Amino acid sequence: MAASSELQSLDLLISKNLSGIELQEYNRIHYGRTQHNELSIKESTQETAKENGFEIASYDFPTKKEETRSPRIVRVGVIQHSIATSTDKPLVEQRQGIFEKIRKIIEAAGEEGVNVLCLQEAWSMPFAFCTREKQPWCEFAESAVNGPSTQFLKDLAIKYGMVIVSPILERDEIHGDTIWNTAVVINEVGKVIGKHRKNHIPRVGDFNESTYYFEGNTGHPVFDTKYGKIAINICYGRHHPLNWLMFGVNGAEIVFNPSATVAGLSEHLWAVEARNAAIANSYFTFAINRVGTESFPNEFTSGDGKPAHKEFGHFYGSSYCTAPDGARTPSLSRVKDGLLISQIDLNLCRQIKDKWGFTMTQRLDLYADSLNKAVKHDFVPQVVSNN
Ligand SMILES: NC(=O)NCCC(=O)O
Repeated sequence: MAASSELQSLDLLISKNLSGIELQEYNRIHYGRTQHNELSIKESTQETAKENGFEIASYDFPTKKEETRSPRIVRVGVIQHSIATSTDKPLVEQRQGIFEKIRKIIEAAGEEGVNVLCLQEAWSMPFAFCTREKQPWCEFAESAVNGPSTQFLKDLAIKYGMVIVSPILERDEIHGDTIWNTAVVINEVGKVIGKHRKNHIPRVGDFNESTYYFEGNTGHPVFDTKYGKIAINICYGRHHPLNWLMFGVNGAEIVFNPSATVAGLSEHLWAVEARNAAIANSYFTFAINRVGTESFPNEFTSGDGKPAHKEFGHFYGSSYCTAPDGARTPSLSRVKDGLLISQIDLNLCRQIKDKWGFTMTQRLDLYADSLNKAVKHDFVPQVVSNN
């Protein structure tokens, strides 16, 4: 058996080892459909992917035609990637290296007609928060409006008429140079239409992010774009069902989950959480994780008894998409950069709401009332005594 950082993907393992009716049954039960409905990818794009060492996969989610509404077909892309240079290189060189590798993948997305694209959490830097060092890592923080990442992506958004979601380390110069973990939404004409700041900050393992930024102050915004109502639940927020819920309450049709998480910690949760959110909230979800093992110049510890180390662990990629009916794509690779494209019809969100009635039956009033009580300092849990 391959070691954790070598196994390509669970999906590949299954498809290689099952066949015929067994594979069909596996697909039906696990993925929610017997076929993956792969879409063809232009030869030139496949060539680009091969030359630049990234995977590309594209899937369709065929949806029933309605009598009174036209289909709202959208191509959604997500990118997972490793860093481009070692973390002891000058910071600008590190960032530029990432820009150059990402440019190729975004161009491939553009060539394949992607309308909305989301990158991984803190995509333009190594995930250095494990170190707890302020220098040089805080210097990666940049303006959401006109920092280097936004400037770089604006041009590509305009070139391909694409909405791009760019999760970065944000520097808010107006409010005391504070730092945030932020997703910036750039529209198809290159305008920043808004941003969302990560609501839930991890305090687990080497994820020492609370040294750098606080819980976000932007609520649960849904961005009404040309290609649908989109929202972003950044990484650790995926463990919080109410965080997912609120994006749904605000009308999201697509929720991205740009992440950075490692094999030892969360891999057994990965396929569950974003998928469950799609089902519970009748919207599409896209879970995106970075790839590779990042090593830092100085040793660090995280108060968990592990010896001092320089490596974060294996970021296992495995980005995937789930539809509101719970059907999902196979994952991208655990070890390779990749572009995942899903062709979706946003009408499916309402079709599933009508079928299952999850939004109609969710009893927000009941929970609002109970939660209101639970947050009071003199709250008494509703427990019925056995005596
Ligand atoms: N980036 C981040 O929030 N990671 C936390 C670990 C996890 O949620 O799996």
